[in-house]
Amino acid sequence: MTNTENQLLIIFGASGDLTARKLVPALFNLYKNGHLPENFVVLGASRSNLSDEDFRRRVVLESKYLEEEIKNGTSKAIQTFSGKIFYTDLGKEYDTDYSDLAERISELNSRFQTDNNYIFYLSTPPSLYEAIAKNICEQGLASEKNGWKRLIVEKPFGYSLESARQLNDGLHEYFKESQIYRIDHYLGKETVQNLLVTRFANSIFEPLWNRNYIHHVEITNAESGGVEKRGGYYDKSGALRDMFQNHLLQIVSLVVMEPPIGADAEEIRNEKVKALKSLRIMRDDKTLRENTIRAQYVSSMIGGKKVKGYREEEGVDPESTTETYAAIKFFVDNWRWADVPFYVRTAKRMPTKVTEVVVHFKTPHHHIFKDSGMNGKDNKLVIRIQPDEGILIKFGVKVPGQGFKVERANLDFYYSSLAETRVMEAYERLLLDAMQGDATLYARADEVEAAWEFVDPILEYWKTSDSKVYGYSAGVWGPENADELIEGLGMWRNPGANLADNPGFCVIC
Ligand SMILES: NC(=O)C1=CN([C@@H]2O[C@H](COP(=O)(O)OP(=O)(O)OC[C@H]3O[C@@H](n4cnc5c(N)ncnc54)[C@H](OP(=O)(O)O)[C@@H]3O)[C@@H](O)[C@H]2O)C=CC1
Ligand SMILES: O=C1O[C@H](COP(=O)(O)O)[C@@H](O)[C@H](O)[C@H]1O
Repeated sequence: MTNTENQLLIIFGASGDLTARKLVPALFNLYKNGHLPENFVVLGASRSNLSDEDFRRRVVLESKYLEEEIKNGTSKAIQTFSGKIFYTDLGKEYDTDYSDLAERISELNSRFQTDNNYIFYLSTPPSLYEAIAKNICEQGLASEKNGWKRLIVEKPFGYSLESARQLNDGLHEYFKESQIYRIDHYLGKETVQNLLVTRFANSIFEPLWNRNYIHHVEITNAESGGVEKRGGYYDKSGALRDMFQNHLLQIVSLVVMEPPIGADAEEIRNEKVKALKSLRIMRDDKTLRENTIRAQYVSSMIGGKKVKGYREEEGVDPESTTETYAAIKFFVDNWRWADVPFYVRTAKRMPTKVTEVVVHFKTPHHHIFKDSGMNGKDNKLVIRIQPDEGILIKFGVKVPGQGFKVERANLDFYYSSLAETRVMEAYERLLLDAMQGDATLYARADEVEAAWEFVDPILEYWKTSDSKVYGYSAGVWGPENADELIEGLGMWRNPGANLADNPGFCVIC
């Protein structure tokens, strides 16, 4: 059962990786679980010369990303679903006259009664987004006189503050802000959304959620994989643009924000923007040198097997200085967070894949059990975003017996222990929200710009010779000097041992 209105989804760049790997499997799951409206059609559009049948084979019937589904006996569902998929060839360029496309849309709209409700999904290189929006608009396809029209925009949303502003301005020429859905797949993750619930649906955390009780906040996003087949894209991007500017600052905004007055899209996003605007922007070289670290993984041996260094990856410049590791320390200039340091790091080729937020609480104001074995800084709240999604609270308990010996104990909640509710994959959740016109989990223009405002000076500083690029062996927790960033507070919380046989650390340039 669904309350989603009939609609037609048009994907630009449909011959690409994202469509086959994420979008179509997400749509299939929505279909299988009864979330698609009765009348729903997908029209793939790109330059490749494919027929409807070719496209169906590629993204559904012979797709390796639906292999399991096909094997598991859902083939009837697959066949029916594939009947909803169509393709149109745009010709040689995306910046062209879309009258043929408009005709195909109109024909499918009449045939399947999709009520003139259209979602346009931009899944091409971002340099084409504005031209595609313009050409859609020129055919009158952005007009909401008859049926609603929405535009989903894939990341990256700009490469800098200036380019993000240009892109926002460009898209606003053709679509209203309320029609634009900027995707950030981390917002589609249940555990990221759960940050809002943990904070604002409970009364036990929020009274402590401030500078009076919190000592520092640590956020880690580690991936065990390297750049895989995306070396060409990644080399022009780097960890700061690829993960920090968007996904991690979104998480930061949810940790930092004030309670919204309600749970609707504008109320939540207004608070997130305020949170992002309160991040203290680092402007001078000394501050940037002392509070930012970038590094690149170098070749190592793990279990006797050679793992490639970043510069040896396909599509990467052999002399590249692009960072695959970024660690940033910063402060939030507002009443709640004054003087509380935030430590955020993201990297590829770490020992394990993990994303977590760790809130470190302060020592009790008057610590009467000082000699008891607890150092007083052991109260932690760990929000595990992935894997083992859940929440861990670390606290002290008395060791039975005479005296007051204190031992560390855990209260540990695992999402997997909840009822059999199926957890939607991020793209499923986000697509369904856009289909229903809910933009809460999409980034607004001012949010994206506020995030770039914080990141831009770091990127500018990293272009200078004052900024070093360090090297870390693939399979270790980043460069050794990243520990200096968090010095005085112990180490980063590294959930897992280093993997490299001979962990090494160097200065690349
Ligand atoms: N793949 C992923 O995991 C992720 C992707 N994204 C973003 O989603 C979007 C699509 O990603 P993905 O599918 O991987 O990208 P692809 O490189 O696979 O490109 C998608 C399609 O765009 C067209 N295209 C590619 N390069 C050009 C070019 N230089 N000029 C014109 N058209 C081109 C091609 O179609 P044709 O030649 O047939 O027109 C291609 O099939 C990108 O913006 C990417 O940053 C975001 C997060 C993750
Ligand atoms: O957006 C991106 O995210 C992935 C990591 O996503 P996750 O859901 O697996 O944590 C990252 O590998 C990729 O480089 C980046 O573009």
